[in-house]
Amino acid sequence: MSEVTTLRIATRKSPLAMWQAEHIKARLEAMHPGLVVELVTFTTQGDKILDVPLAKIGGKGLFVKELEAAMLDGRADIAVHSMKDVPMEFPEGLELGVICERENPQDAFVSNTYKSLDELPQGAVVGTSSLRRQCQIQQQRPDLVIKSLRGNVQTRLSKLDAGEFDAIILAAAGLLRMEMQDRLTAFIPAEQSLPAGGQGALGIEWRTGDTAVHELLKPLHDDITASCVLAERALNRRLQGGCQVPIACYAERSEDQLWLRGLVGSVDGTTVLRTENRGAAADAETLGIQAAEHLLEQGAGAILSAVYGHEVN
Ligand SMILES: NCc1[nH]cc(CCC(=O)O)c1CC(=O)O
Repeated sequence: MSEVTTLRIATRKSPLAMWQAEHIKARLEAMHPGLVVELVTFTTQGDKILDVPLAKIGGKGLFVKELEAAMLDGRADIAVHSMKDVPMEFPEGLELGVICERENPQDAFVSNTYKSLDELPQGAVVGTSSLRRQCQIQQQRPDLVIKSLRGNVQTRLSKLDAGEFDAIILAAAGLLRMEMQDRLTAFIPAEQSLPAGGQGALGIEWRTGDTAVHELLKPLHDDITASCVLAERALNRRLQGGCQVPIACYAERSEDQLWLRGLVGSVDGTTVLRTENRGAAADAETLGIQAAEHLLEQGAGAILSAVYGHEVN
């Protein structure tokens, strides 16, 4: 095995992205004495365009393009991603095959006044820029007013604190990773807000064929999380979805069995299609595709076409 002495991680500058890169750096350095891991920071398109809902700027890949360019031309060796933000296809020359153990995958309810979604008064204002969260909240509480909320986790919390919203919804994983659990008012159960595919899991991308780097990363791989995320991403891919569409999916694994739940809904929550599928973890990808097919049979294509502006079948 060729010796790698320095490994460079390409990362965005947001506090969560930095935390995630630092976390992987610490784990790699602990596992491989003598290895030096450096962070190379970037401001991506997604970080620059803050005033437009993500769904309108074609969210997919907006946060990863610059990082991928840096890996391809050798300015960096790996990138650490939140799996829910990672596009389905990788550019020629890059691959992702290491998925780390999942943090809590649930959505979090955050409010300075109310204890839970159910406690919100009629007409309360909830901040989220996720169509998936909007759809599920509106189905249960059509009276709530959803207002767009962009920016990194700290920005979103400061907008809540400034009184712009009665409550906001965030991924629990982001708050937990940054040790802001005191801001987490309540976990929202999957029955109330099914998470996005990949939520709470980190993945690592590197140059195809860079076997020395891959060897260093391998011990970080978690097979249980990987099988769950594989099923979720297969569902998303079949529905041509990314993070910024009203699609939710969440797989849980017990022994060698997967239980996958999926959902597609209209943004206003008036139509919400659900499915679930169970089977062997070894068939994760098939389970995801079958669940997607089942949603399409129920009419998911028409809902998604309206969001994407092109046909899904
Ligand atoms: N879309 C942004 C994003 N990407 C990953 C996380 C949280 C961490 C994770 O899911 O791994 C967040 C923040 C949020 O949705 O509140």
